[in-house]
Amino acid sequence: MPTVAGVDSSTQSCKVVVCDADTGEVLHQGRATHPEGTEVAPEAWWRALLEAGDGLLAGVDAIAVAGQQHGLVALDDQGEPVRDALLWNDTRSAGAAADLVAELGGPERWAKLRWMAEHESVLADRTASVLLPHDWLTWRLRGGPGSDVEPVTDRGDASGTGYWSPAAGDYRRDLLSLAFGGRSPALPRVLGPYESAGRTPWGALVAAGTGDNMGAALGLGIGPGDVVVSLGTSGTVFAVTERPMADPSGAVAGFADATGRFLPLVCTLNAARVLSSTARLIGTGLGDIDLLARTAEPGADGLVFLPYLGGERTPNLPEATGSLLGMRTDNMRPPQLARAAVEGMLCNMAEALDELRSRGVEARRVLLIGGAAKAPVVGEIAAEIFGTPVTVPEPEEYVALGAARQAAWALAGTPEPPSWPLSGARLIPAPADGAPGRRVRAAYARARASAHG
Ligand SMILES: Nc1ncnc2c1ncn2[C@@H]1O[C@H](COP(=O)(O)OP(=O)(O)O)[C@@H](O)[C@H]1O
Ligand SMILES: O=C(CO)[C@@H](O)[C@H](O)COP(=O)(O)O
Repeated sequence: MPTVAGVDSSTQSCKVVVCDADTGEVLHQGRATHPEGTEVAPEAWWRALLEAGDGLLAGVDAIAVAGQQHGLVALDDQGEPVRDALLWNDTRSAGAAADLVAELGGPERWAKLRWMAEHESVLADRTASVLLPHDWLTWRLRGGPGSDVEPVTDRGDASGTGYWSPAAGDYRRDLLSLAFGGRSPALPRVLGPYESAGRTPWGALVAAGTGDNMGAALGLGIGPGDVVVSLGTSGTVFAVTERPMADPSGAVAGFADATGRFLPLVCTLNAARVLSSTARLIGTGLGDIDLLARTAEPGADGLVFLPYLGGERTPNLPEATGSLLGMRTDNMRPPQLARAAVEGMLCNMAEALDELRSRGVEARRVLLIGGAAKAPVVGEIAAEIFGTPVTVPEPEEYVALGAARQAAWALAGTPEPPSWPLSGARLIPAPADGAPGRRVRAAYARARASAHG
């Protein structure tokens, strides 16, 4: 039986799954944490991958890495990082993003290069090549610095750079050079969906890998009418479409997916950590957030939590902080606070879902995944606030599963990925009376307008 490994190198941790290549059955899993912060030494991701995959990777026939998107890995001419990687949630480049919008008429993701060119020009001069986190790990798996292997990427993760066009299927080196002060670093070759990147030193085939959201889409096997709401460190809402989407407002990123199609996506900076920070504030565990939130009524007796704890990307409020509004002596209690945190996180996601829908993406089925979806109450409140039925697939590492499925696809070399059935799912109907959910959203919108205009 051939086996394949999928790696999810995400913001907070690295997860590894080993699957039966034919059926997708998960045979083994491992996990290791990443350092905190919005700058990370790429070597820390490698150490976490080795720890999470300890004893699991040696025998697999193929492997692929899905990674957090948009991280800037700048390498010198020896292949060594010139600085720690700047991550997707580092808001220092917000000013650079605004400048690029003004210069180019469209918001884009390559602002980290501009930030580096302006603030660290000596390091920018030393930068010979630029990779994304998953590209760097894929390269490392094949030998990395000191070897003669060529770095590669895939169209999904490349589409999050801003200098690779999903519509044209090619790099925009003019935009790269414009963002990077006229410099033109080398870029990884973009592989096709089931193309092989080469082999590990121990002989496993290495697939192209992809961005974590593209990985989740492949792991879930979503189709037309499906919209995924992922509640990890980031909150993302995305769908797979046959045609590329371009949104000049910048709210919806017109990414490519890992199968040759497209992945319009809205990203927020604040999801699962809203709940873990609230648990810390109350002085309780994550499990208690679930119990507490259940004991409060919809609307948390008037308490409204604006969840912009890490600044925010959608809505575009990079300097924002979180706020708690509507506090009174009778609602300053743990159940109301827990409920307001869950509602605030989900109202932010509901606004992201609206952004996608307003551009013609149909949401016949909403699937809820990511760390915070493990709390059962989150699915129930999501159905209220989204006003739609919500499907919560059995908790699995869908990003890592998607990477494993890509590895199985590259191993098979067939035009379509192997069909891996989705394990069970909980279907939560929309409540018969939608009024409470609508009231929660209206109170949230009023609070946002009063705090942020
Ligand atoms: N049962 C739970 N209830 C609520 N949040 C949870 C639960 N289990 C894990 N989480 C949260 O999920 C987050 C990790 O989710 P994950 O999707 O793995 O994130 P990432 O992919 O960004 O690293 C952590 O912030 C953790 O606190
Ligand atoms: O920036 C984006 C998507 O555009 C984020 O979704 C990152 O890809 C990080 O994902 P998680 O680690 O939170 O899953």
